[in-house]
Amino acid sequence: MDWTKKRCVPCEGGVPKLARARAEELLATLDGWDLQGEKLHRHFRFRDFAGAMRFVNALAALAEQEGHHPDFALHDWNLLDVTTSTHAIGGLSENDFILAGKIDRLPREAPPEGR
Ligand SMILES: C[C@H](O)[C@H](O)[C@H]1CNC2=NC(N)=NC(=O)C2=N1
Repeated sequence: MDWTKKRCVPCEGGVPKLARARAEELLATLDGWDLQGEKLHRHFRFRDFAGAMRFVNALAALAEQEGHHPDFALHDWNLLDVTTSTHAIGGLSENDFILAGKIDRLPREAPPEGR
């Protein structure tokens, strides 16, 4: 599945959330994400705080473009946890997989090997 060819659609509720089995199927199309309840989650480590912040700013621009917004926590100066779910339906929708797939392609300044 090439999520970069899709766009998030405005979601104000009224659509069913993805069933767990379907979410697990779609999870296999992503890189490094896991399911936490009805949310997608991925952990990132960066070379330094500045690199983490550049990624967070790129993440924010992507979310604005897609009109679909993740939750994130930057902690311990270079660690970032990103989660996404579709708040309007209280669970996962295809929007979350599109966003996650596009997040996977954002440039990342990873730490030197072994750190
Ligand atoms: C109209 C627009 O699609 C909605 O307000 C969007 C905005 N961003 C959103 N982001 C997320 N994660 N869930 C939503 O339900 C959501 N709704």
